[in-house]
Amino acid sequence: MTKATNIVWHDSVVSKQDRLQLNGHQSPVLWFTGLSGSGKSTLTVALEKALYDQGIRTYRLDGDNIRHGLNNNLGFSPEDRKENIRRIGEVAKLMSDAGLITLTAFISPYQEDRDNVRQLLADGDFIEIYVKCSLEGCEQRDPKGLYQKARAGEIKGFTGIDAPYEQPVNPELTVDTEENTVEQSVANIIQYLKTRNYIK
Ligand SMILES: Nc1ncnc2c1ncn2[C@@H]1O[C@H](COP(=O)(O)OS(=O)(=O)O)[C@@H](OP(=O)(O)O)[C@H]1O
Ligand SMILES: Nc1ncnc2c1ncn2[C@@H]1O[C@H](COP(=O)(O)OP(=O)(O)O)[C@@H](O)[C@H]1O
Repeated sequence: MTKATNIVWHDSVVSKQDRLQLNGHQSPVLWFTGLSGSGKSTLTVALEKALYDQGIRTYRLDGDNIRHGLNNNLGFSPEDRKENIRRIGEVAKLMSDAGLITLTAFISPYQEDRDNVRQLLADGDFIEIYVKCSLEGCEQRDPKGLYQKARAGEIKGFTGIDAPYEQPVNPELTVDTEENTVEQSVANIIQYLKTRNYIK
């Protein structure tokens, strides 16, 4: 990919701080990572509704959805997953700069790729949330029947089966979806955001 040249950066008059002041809350990126079926989409949908009900401005980015549009030219090779996360990191940065609490639900299996997104954002604006669920638990759930297909060899390079997942080394939060209900996980995350003054 060639780097763009002869481009300059144009500052706006309205700053990120102005937008945060207007919204009355911070705009961290809540980066949910975990196996397929661990609960990323379920938790981010529930959390977004709970935050909305508190008058907080959010946006949710989901692997399944984004791969129908922005990233519809990417597959699941290590290189394509890296590019998928790189692009979403840049989009999440724009949304955070816009003053939105941005919830991302991507397997994002490689620690290096998640760390690269962390480096893109201001200190404290990247909150890595490990959605923990055993492979057995995910396979029992198998909400889209993909584990069954992967086990049957119909899908190659499926995360957890014949493609790696690197558990987060030092996530800000871990939510175990085999031990906690959706409501408990959402409450824990909101409590985290309140105690660190991301939200009131
Ligand atoms: N080979 C393979 N491996 C893993 N997942 C696969 C694969 N093929 C399709 N799917 C479906 O794609 C969803 C994961 O997309 P992501 O963008 O989150 O993956 S990644 O972050 O680029 O690894 C994932 O959705 P979730 O179940 O919501 O995680 C799967 O349903
Ligand atoms: N405590 C829990 N937290 C989140 N999801 C749960 C929980 N218990 C069961 N589930 C189920 O697990 C599945 C998770 O699927 P999904 O949210 O699509 O995961 P992912 O986005 O990580 O692939 C859903 O069918 C959900 O109803």
